[in-house]
Amino acid sequence: MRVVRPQPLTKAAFAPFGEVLETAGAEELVINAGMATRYNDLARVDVAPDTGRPGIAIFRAKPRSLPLDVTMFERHPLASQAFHPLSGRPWLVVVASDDAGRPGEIHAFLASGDQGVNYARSVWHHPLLALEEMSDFLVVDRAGDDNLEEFRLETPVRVEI
Ligand SMILES: NC(=O)N[C@@H](O)C(=O)O
Ligand code: NI
Repeated sequence: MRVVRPQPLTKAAFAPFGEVLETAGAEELVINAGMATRYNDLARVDVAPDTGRPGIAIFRAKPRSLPLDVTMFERHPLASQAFHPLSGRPWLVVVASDDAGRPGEIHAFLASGDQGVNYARSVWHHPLLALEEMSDFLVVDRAGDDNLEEFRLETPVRVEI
């Protein structure tokens, strides 16, 4: 069985798949008469504005444990999808390149409790993977139908530390 080991989530490593949502490295704007800092323009929300509109949700995810055997990937051809942890716990991000319309090379990232991600439109990813305990995530994606595409691998890939 193919094994994938999670790497730390960094902007550079995740760049082929979208953006990392974090204060580190962000443009800082002092706002509200100095009472707040805006970490600005972290990611591109892309929801096919001709027909779609952005939606905001909260996902409450049950925890998974490692090693995790992964078979399911999905992508949203009409929308980016952002997840940001609200519970302050680490979580797992599993993505894949596209190989002629199916998931290709698989990458796993261990996100800290202060890091979110924005999957760019049509990026293959595993559905949300919380770790340790039930965790809430703020989600920004496309309200309504986003033409979800799913793909089941013929053989599982094992994600393990
Ligand atoms: N169903 C749903 O919106 N979840 C997935 O898109 C996901 O990436 O978790
Ligand atoms: Ni998704």
